Amino acid sequence: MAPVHIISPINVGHIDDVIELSKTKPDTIPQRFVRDITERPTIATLTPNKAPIITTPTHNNHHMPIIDFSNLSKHNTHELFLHELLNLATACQNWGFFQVVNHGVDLNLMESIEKMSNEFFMLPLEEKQKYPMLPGTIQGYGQAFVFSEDQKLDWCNMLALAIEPQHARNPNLWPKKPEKFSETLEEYSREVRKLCENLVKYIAIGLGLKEEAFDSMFGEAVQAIRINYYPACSRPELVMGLSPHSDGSALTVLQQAKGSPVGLQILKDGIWIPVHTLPNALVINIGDTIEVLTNGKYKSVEHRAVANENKDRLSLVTFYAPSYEVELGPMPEFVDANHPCKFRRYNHGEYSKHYVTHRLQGKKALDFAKIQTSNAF
Ligand SMILES: COC(=O)C(/C=C/C1=C(C)CCCC1(C)C)=C/O[C@H]1C=C(C)C(=O)O1
Ligand SMILES: O=C(O)CCC(=O)C(=O)O
Ligand SMILES: [Fe+2]
Repeated sequence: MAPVHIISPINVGHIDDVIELSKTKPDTIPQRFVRDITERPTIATLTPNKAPIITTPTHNNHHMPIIDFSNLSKHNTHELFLHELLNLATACQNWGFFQVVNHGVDLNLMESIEKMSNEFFMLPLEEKQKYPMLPGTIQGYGQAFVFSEDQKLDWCNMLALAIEPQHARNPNLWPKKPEKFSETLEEYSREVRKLCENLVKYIAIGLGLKEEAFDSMFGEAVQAIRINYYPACSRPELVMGLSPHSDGSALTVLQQAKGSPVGLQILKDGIWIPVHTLPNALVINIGDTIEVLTNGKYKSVEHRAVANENKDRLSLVTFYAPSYEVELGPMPEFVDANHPCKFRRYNHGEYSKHYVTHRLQGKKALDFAKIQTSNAF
C-alpha cells in the first residue's frame, strides 16, 4: 500500500493554536478544550466493575522498570546479558513501558534536537504556519486526529513528520528554521532507528524467538516523529494534553525534554501512573503491532499526557512500525489451545490508515484487528 496521505473535505471548525492561547494566560479556557467531567485528568478511568479512581500525586509509588542497554551489548558477560534480557522481557510483559539508559543515542544529539525543537515552537505563529497540518492530514505543524467541529481539542501543538521510507516524506513540511533543524533531525532519527532495530532484536530473543524474527517481518520499517509541545495551562485540571491512546506502531521511543514537568501518564491496573523524567533516559513502549504479533502476550498500554499549570513541556516521539506492505497477524508461537487467536490478519498500511483517520480513543483503534468472540478475552 502507498504511504498514508489523507485529504478529505472535513469540517473541523476553528482550531486555536494553544501556544498563542497560553501566552494570553486566559482566566477562562475556551470550551473546545474543556473536557467533560468524566474525561478530566483528575479521574483515572471508569474500569468495568471498578469505581473511578482519583489520580493523585501519591499514586507514584509504582516505578516503571529501567533497562541498562549497555548490559545487552555483546561485550558483556553472558550472565549480565541474561539478567538484563529477563528484565526487558518482564518489563514488556508487566508494564508495556520501560525507560532505557545507556541506549547509545548520542546525548549531545538529544540535547541539540531538543533545543532546536524548543526554538521551532517559539517561532512566530506565521513562521510555523508555513508547515500546516491540514485537516485530515498527519504531517506538519498543528493538531492531529481532529475530525469534527464538536470534537474536544488537546492542549498541545505538534510537529509530525514521516522519516522513513524517504518517499513518505513531504519535504515542504520540514522546517527551514531554526537553521540545521532538518539535518539534526535526520541524524537523530538515524540513531533512534538503530536503537529500535536493536530493541526489536532483544525483545524477540526475550520471547524465545530468533533475533531477526520481527525485523525480517517488518520489511523496510516505517519511522515517523511527532514533537509535542504542551504549553502551561492556567486550568490544567480541565484540559487534556494528549488524549488517552495506545500507539499504532511496533515500538515507540519517547524523549522527555530536560527540565520538563512530569506529564506522561500510563494506565496500569486502572490507575493513571505518572512517568518521571530520568536524565538522559528514553521511554520505550510497546505498540499495537507487537501486541498483535504476540497475540496479546505483550500489550500496547494506554497512555496520555496532562498539562501543567506553570511550565511548558516538550516531548519527542519516534514511531517505529512495519512497512505498509506487510501482512500481520498473531505469530503461531503465541497461539494454542490456552491462547486462542485474538487478532485477524491484516495489512499494516490498512491499519495505519485506520489509525490516522480516527480520533485517539484509548485502545479503540485495535478493534480493527480484534476477533470479536465472546470468549476470546
Ligand atoms: C500525528 O501523527 C501521529 O501521531 C502518528 C503518525 C505517524 C505517521 C506519520 C507522521 C507519517 C507517516 C505515517 C505514520 C502513520 C507512521 C502516529 O504514528 C503511529 C500510528 C501508526 C499506525 C504508526 O505506525 O505509528
Ligand atoms: O508527550 C508525551 O509524553 C506522550 C506523547 C505520546 O504518547 C505520543 O505522542 O504518542
Ligand atoms: Fe503515544
